[in-house]
Amino acid sequence: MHQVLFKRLPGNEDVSLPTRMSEAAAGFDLHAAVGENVVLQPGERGLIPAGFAMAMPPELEAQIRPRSGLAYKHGITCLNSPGTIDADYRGEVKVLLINLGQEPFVIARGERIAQMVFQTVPTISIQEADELPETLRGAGGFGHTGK
Ligand SMILES: O=c1ccn([C@H]2C[C@H](O)[C@@H](COP(=O)(O)OP(=O)(O)OP(=O)(O)O)O2)c(=O)[nH]1
Ligand SMILES: [Mg+2]
Repeated sequence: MHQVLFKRLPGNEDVSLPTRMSEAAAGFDLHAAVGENVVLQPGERGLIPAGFAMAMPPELEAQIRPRSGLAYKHGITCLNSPGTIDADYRGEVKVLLINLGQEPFVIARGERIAQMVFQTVPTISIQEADELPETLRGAGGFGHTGK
């Protein structure tokens, strides 16, 4: 079990903290902490505040991912998907949305706009090397095995 702290930011007492919509949901839905309605025109992007800051142990990261319903029905997705929340970030969590649909999309206060999924981060030690271990694949990539 990993403990994660959510701190509601001032003025957002009425906005829900990240919410799991079913018992075993992987994602915690994020709610828009916008004042007035925000309208994203087709092709427009917007940085939408989620109304809280968080702290999690260093072995975790949080990913901000689109909601499939908004993507399918309205073309709303996260431009930087998946967004990365670093364990040492203490600012407000924000969601970078883009409207890839054909119609303006209205975001109302409290609406669920994206979801946050937690992942463990492996401990990595970096070492520079002159040679790398050989493999069968070698430098082949970008479709070199065929379609
Ligand atoms: O969708 C996102 C992505 C990032 N962040 C916050 C948390 C994250 O820890 C920080 C930095 O994000 P990232 O490393 O993706 O952005 P950067 O452009 O590399 O900024 P920095 O130089 O601050 O790391 O911004 C969000 O609130 N939402
Ligand atoms: Mg960064």
